[in-house]
Amino acid sequence: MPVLSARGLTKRFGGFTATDGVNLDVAQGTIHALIGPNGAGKSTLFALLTKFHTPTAGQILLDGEDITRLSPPEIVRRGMVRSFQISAVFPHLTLLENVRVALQRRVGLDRQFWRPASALSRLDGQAMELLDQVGLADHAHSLASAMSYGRKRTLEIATTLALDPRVMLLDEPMAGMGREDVVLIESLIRRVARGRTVLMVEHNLGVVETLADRVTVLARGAVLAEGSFAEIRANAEVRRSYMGSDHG
Ligand SMILES: Nc1ncnc2c1ncn2[C@@H]1O[C@H](COP(=O)(O)OP(=O)(O)OP(=O)(O)O)[C@@H](O)[C@H]1O
Repeated sequence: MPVLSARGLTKRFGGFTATDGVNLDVAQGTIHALIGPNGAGKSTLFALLTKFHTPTAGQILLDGEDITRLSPPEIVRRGMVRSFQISAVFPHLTLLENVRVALQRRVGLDRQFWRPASALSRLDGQAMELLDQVGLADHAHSLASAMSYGRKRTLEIATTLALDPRVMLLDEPMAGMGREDVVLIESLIRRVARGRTVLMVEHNLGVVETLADRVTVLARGAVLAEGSFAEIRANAEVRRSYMGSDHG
C-alpha cells in the first residue's frame, strides 16, 4: 500500500487549472521526486498535499486514509512534515535553540502531552543529538545567522527531523546551493531518508538522478509520465515538455 496518494487531485484558481486530476502513489520507504518545467504545477501540488491549499476536487490519502479535509497540524501529527515551510530558521537563535524550538513544537502538537518545565531541559539533549545527526553539533552554540546558506538549509532539515516525520516532503532542497553544498545535502537526504518516505520537488535533475527511486513528471498541472529516472530521461514526451524551459 502506498503511504501517500493523490486521487484525481485538482486545483483551479479562477478559470485556470493549476493541478489537473493528478493521481500519485508514493511507496513506503522510497525517495520520490516531482519534476517538471516551470509553471508545471509542482508547488501547487505540494501545497495541496500538505494542506496549504484546499483542492477543488479529488482526494489525498495518507496510509490509505482520507486526509483531504484535515488541517496542516493534523497532518503533521500523523507524521507527514513539509520542510522549509513549517520549519523556518530563526536567525537570532543559536542552532541548538532553533532545534529546541522545533522539538517544543512537537510537544505542543501532541495534545496528550504534558510535562513539567524541568523536562524541557531534556530537550537540549535531544536537540544536540539531532544536530549531531546532520553534522552541525560543532556549531550548536553559534547563531543561525552566522551560518552559510548550506548550513542553514541543513539546520532546517534538523528542525524537520525534530518533528519525527515518517513522510518528509522536501520543497526544492537544493535551491540556491553551490555544488559543494549540493553534494553535502544529497548525502544528508539519503541518510535521513532511511526508514522514511520522501517526496521532493527538485529542479536539479542531477540530484533527482542521484537520489530518486521514482520520478513523476508534471506538465500543465497533469501527470505526464512516471517511472525511474532512466525511463523518464528516455521519454520523448518528457523531453519535449522541457524544451524551451531553462532545465533543458
Ligand atoms: N494562487 C494562485 N493563483 C493563480 N494562479 C496560480 C496560483 N498559484 C499558482 N498559480 C499558477 O499555477 C501554475 C502552476 O504554478 P506552480 O507554482 O505550481 O508551478 P511550478 O511547477 O511549481 O513552477 P516553478 O517550477 O516555476 O516553481 C502557474 O501558471 C501559476 O501561475
